[in-house]
Amino acid sequence: MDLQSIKEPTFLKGFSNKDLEDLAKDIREFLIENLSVTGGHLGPNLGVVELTLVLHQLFESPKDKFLWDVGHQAYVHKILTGRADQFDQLRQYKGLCGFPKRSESKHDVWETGHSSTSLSAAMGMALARDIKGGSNSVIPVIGDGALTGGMALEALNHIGHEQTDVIVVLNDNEMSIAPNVGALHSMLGRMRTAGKYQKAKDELEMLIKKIPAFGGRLAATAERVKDSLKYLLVSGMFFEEMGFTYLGPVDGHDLEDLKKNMNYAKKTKGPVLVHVITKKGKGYAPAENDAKGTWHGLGPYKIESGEVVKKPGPPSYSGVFAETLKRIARQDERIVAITAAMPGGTGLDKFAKEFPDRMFDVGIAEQHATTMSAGLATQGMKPVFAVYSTFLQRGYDQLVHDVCRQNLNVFFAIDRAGLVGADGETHQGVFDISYLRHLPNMKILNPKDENELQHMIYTATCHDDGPIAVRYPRGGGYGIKMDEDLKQIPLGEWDVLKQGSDFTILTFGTMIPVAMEAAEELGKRGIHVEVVNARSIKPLDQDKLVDLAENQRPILTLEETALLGGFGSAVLEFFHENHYHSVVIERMGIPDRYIEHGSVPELLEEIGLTSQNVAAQVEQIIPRKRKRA
Ligand SMILES: Cc1ncc(C[n+]2csc(CCOP(=O)(O)OP(=O)(O)O)c2C)c(N)n1
Ligand SMILES: CC(=O)[C@@H](O)[C@H](O)COP(=O)(O)O
Ligand SMILES: [Mg+2]
Repeated sequence: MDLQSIKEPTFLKGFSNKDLEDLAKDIREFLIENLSVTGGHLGPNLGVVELTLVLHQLFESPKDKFLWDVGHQAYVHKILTGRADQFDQLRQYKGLCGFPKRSESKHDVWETGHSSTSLSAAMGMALARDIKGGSNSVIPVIGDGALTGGMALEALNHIGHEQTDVIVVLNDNEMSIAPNVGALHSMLGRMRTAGKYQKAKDELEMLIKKIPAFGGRLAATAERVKDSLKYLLVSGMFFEEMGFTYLGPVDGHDLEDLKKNMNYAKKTKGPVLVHVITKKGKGYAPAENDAKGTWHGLGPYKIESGEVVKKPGPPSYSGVFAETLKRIARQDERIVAITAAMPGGTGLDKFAKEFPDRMFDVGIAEQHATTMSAGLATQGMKPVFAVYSTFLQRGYDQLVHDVCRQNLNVFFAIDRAGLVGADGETHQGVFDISYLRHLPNMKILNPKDENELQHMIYTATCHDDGPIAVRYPRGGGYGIKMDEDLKQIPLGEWDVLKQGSDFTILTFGTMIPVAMEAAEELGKRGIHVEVVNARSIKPLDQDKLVDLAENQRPILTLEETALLGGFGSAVLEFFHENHYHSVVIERMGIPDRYIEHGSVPELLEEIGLTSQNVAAQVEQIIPRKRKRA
């Protein structure tokens, strides 16, 4: 079938199972072909082809509302809702978003990217429906990994309590990005193997109906038998106990089984949970046999061999973090590493190979990870929570209430700090300075390159005066020589990279090359610019700032982070609090809006964080300075 001819999913109503099987084949081929060029989340989407087809055949989107948890598995949904022709631009600048996007389609009723939000949003939509007297179905599709996220359990608890009509589809493929973890995962495993509780329950009810009732006694006995059958067949019927009708396990690649159970769910009053068993990567051997999570989300690959097209380059910041932490942990037994379901992305899978008893993957549970780290610190351990900047947002109150307020020695290794590119607005790591800087006791460091990173990691593990965060970007460093010996980087001390008597740029991390290039260009125009590596975000280098103010030096702060509450704000606050009201200072950074997907260079260009713009900004400021002089 020509997938690009699809405009709306209504065509599915007339499809037989054979038609659906043929279409599933076409969709898989389309995904494998297209993503071999663009990259993307291939494994999750290959696993939900039949499920998505059945949902769109049996229900009527957007009247019936599909919510895709995390949303990385919504490509099939996007194909069936008229967007196949945009897949050549998947996750590219101004192209198709890799997650549901309400501005893209009326069928994308809920935007995701961060895990475990679908059940709460679904409950909100269902309550609104009930208040307005509607009758549509609300169907969140949540993975077994996303179910380990605390807010999913909060929502289950509330939905079960209210007995609201919600059809939760649990897409259980036993994988998070890496193999899934946790007691819930083990319980689901028991459910997967427990066989057809539903079938047995139906047959028992049929039997009861056939025997003329001897008063209520038989029915009551039968009810007890049914309940004991329930416990017998499916250990811990967690969902039933939570007030849901549990249907499953359902073969998520068997159209008939899917249809039977989804139709049953449609007719069932109250909350229903359909436990669907799928295979992540289904239909493409390299992705099906993916034990590590390589095919969860990846760049371009060679279809025939399954070989991922690796761009040669310097070691990743995540790799330098992991290697340095291993080196330190060999000498320092206090070190315990924690990840929230991102062992591969953070590099902690490498740490765990050498220290299996000192690395904990808590599942998608950043709140728990943060407070567990605080608990570890109270006992003299040195917890290192490696977490993406954007995902640490989940642990904000735990940062405030448990870690910083008690001034506990937790080291936050903040990966993917700054723009991440293709994952777009839900994943840009641009808010962590704003959400950390105002917390008393928190310290924040940002290296200029991979060599300074290793020293900052060492500094953070030695720091024993409360919480400390070291933030570093996604991807590779510069391939520079790494110092043999590790040393501590003094907090509150900046590093002058380039002298200059006319102007000062205060910057850090990924913006340093941009500043240096601008300074070089300005030098040719007779403007001598000092470039400072402001690598200690908190505390600031107050001596340097006083010196700049006392000498009336015009300043530009430059950061790949949100301007509001960012590094530049900190410098402004310092001058204001110390009554330096005549300093000429401008800030450049991420403006007050969400930055969508695209390559990082394209996004920097769009925002104006380029050496040309920096030079132009400096030239605009200089005359103001002269006027004031
Ligand atoms: C709050 C949060 N933490 C971490 C992630 C990173 N992440 C993206 S997908 C994923 C695994 C999701 O597993 P599951 O829900 O089972 O979906 P599957 O990929 O198996 O279909 C994780 C941990 C995230 N998106 N959001
Ligand atoms: C969907 C999701 O949240 C993760 O798969 C994320 O896309 C991983 O990001 P990296 O590719 O930067 O590890
Ligand atoms: Mg999964």
